Order: sequence, then C-alpha cells, then structure tokens
Amino acid sequence: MSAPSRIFAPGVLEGQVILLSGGGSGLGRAATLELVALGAHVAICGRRIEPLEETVALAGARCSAHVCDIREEQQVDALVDDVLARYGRIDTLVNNAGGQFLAPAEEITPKGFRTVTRLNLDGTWLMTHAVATKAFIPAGDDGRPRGGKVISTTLSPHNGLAGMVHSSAARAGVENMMRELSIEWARFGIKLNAIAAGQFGTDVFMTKYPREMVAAAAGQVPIQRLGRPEEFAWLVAYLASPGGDFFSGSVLTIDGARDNHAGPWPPAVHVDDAGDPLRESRRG
Ligand SMILES: CCCCCCC/C=C/C(=O)SCCNC(=O)CCNC(=O)[C@H](O)C(C)(C)COP(=O)(O)OP(=O)(O)OC[C@H]1O[C@@H](n2cnc3c(N)ncnc32)[C@H](O)[C@@H]1OP(=O)(O)O
Ligand SMILES: NC(=O)C1=CN([C@@H]2O[C@H](COP(=O)(O)OP(=O)(O)OC[C@H]3O[C@@H](n4cnc5c(N)ncnc54)[C@H](OP(=O)(O)O)[C@@H]3O)[C@@H](O)[C@H]2O)C=CC1
Repeated sequence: MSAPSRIFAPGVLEGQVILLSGGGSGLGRAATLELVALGAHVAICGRRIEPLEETVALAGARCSAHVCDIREEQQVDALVDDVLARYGRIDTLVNNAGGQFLAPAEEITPKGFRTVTRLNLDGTWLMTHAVATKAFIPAGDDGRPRGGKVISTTLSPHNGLAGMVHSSAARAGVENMMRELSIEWARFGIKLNAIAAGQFGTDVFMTKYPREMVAAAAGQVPIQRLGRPEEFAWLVAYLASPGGDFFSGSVLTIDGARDNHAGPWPPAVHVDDAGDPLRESRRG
C-alpha cells in the first residue's frame, strides 16, 4: 500500500480515475504511488507487464496494470475501452511514457528519428485523442461533455536538446499540442498542460546515458542537484487536484533552473580572486 503523501491532504483525489502511461518505472511509478495515496484509482500502462505488476504490488488494489504500446492505435483504443469498462470513467490522463536515445544528429537514421517521434509525439496524440473522444467529450449524466484533464510530460525542449534532435522536435510538438488543444477543447471542459521536466535521477536516467554525462549532470543545474521522482509526482498530483483546475494550456518547467543556465552561478570564469561574482564598474 502506498505511503501517505508528505504534501497533500489524504483523499484529495478520492473517486478520481487516472490513466497513466509508463507507470512501471521511474517518474511514472512515483506519480502512481502519490496519486493512489491521495485516493485515486490509477490504471497504468506500458509495453512490459513485469514492471507494471511491480508498481501494482507497491500501490495496492486501487492500481491496475494494462499492457499497451502507445504507438499502436488499436492497442490504445483497446486500453481506453478496457479502463472505461473497468472503472466507468476517466478523469485525468497522464502522458508520461516516452524516451529517446542520445546520438549526434547526423548519425540519426530516418528510422531512428521516426522511432522517437512516434513514441513521444504520435503516442501522446493517440492517447490524448482516444481518452478525449471516448471519456471526456461524451455527455455525462447532466447531458454535457464530461470534461477531464490531460497532463503530458516533456523533456524541456526550450533551448534545444543537444544530441536529441528527434526528442527536441517531438517534445516541442507535445507542448504546442497541449497549448492548441487547451483552446479547441475548452468547450468540452478539457484542460491540458505539459510538465517540462529537467533531469531526474531515475534508474533509467542513471544507467542509460554515457557515464561521464550522468556524473556531470547535477553540476550543470543551478540548484546543483538532480530532481527527485517524488518532486515530479507532487506536481502531477497538484495539477490533477482541484488546485490545478484553473491551469490549462500551460507548460510548467520543473528543472532546478537548468533551462535558464547550465551550471552553478557564478561559473569559475566569472569570479574574482576572492571568489566574488565579477561586476562592471559604474561610469563616471
Ligand atoms: C546525462 C544527460 C543526457 C541527457 C538526458 C536528458 C534527461 C533524461 C531524459 C529521459 O528521458 S530519461 C528516461 C529515458 N527513457 C527512455 O528512453 C525509455 C524509452 N526508450 C526506449 O524505449 C528506446 O530508447 C527507444 C529507442 C526510444 C525506443 O525503443 P524501441 O525498442 O522502440 O526501438 P529500437 O528497436 O531499440 O530502435 C529503433 C531504431 O532507433 C534507432 N536507435 C535506437 N537506439 C539507438 C542508438 N543508441 N543510437 C542510434 N540509433 C538508435 C535505430 O534506428 C533503431 O533501428 P535499428 O537500427 O536497430 O533497426
Ligand atoms: N528522468 C529524467 O531525467 C527525465 C525524464 N523525462 C521523461 O519522463 C518520462 C519518464 O521518464 P523516466 O521515468 O526517467 O524513464 P523510464 O524509462 O523509466 O520510463 C519510461 C516508461 O515509459 C514506458 N514506455 C516506453 N515506451 C513505451 C511505449 N511505446 N508504450 C507504452 N509505454 C512505453 C516504459 O515501460 P516499457 O518499457 O515497459 O514500455 C517506462 O515505464 C519519459 O517520457 C522521459 O523521457 C523527461 C525529462 C527528464
């Protein structure tokens, strides 16, 4: 059973049904445990059943595991039908599944580019469209569209992600997809936001990329550490809660200021002999 939340009141998500992709590991697992701890029922999906079942074992009976490759339209349709049959509604979709490989742009083949854009951009679209058309736009008991929330994880693409041109393009696409749909689908009561995540010390982050880059990563964040998965989970929970009800079309960057500046301030070349930040002298 999930441990109680350290931040939010118990029961703040009581009765909500949340569909979350990539719930078998890392940020998705942390978010699932927080959402369940707050009273939500959380259906998680991924390609492999084993990690999903591990999350269910940690979360307890309010969590269910569903195998689905979000790039495959038929699997996505079947997933959303299955979740609706089981719980009768979906209140929030969390598009968390995603990823990429690190490679110089000139070495990325058309297949490699397509693999990453299909996962991050097309997969997010398929999930968002299926949940919207099957669960959010159809009328509820009052004859009006039921509405709902979509929260999509991106890897902040705001300054370009060197070595990840495919993901840079796809994540920027996701952010603008959320912005665009927040306008079009406001009439159905659907609220869509993106979370632009910086660098978080998940198992995959710590093991997938070149060791030297991982070792240097925290030092390139002005706050001088990586994000913790629970910090991502708290933001997801906040947006899903009534506290998030006036957010739509926003991109919330959570990155310890990494987007603004790579490294601590002041950097070594910007200090005087005493270690103080350099400044220009006043004129006159
Ligand atoms: C330390 C700093 C680094 C920056 C970090 C930034 C912050 C962290 C961000 C994170 O997102 S951390 C979490 C990341 N998690 C994941 O990426 C998980 C999901 N990822 C995957 O499943 C794979 O990486 C995938 C490639 C995105 C998809 O896997 P899939 O099984 O669908 O594809 P493959 O069959 O493996 O490959 C298809 C195709 O893609 C090309 N390709 C794949 N890997 C590479 C590579 N390492 N280098 C170059 N090209 C690659 C290639 O064309 C593959 O086709 P074939 O050539 O194999 O036929
Ligand atoms: N960790 C970090 O620093 C950052 C991560 N992010 C993003 O946050 C998300 C989670 O990251 P993190 O937890 O670190 O990474 P993980 O690799 O641990 O999580 C990715 C999850 O997505 C699932 N997944 C991958 N491909 C598919 C697919 N085609 N269909 C369904 N599920 C899929 C994986 O399960 P399975 O393999 O079983 O399908 C896995 O559970 C990702 O989108 C990531 O890119 C963004 C910024 C920073």
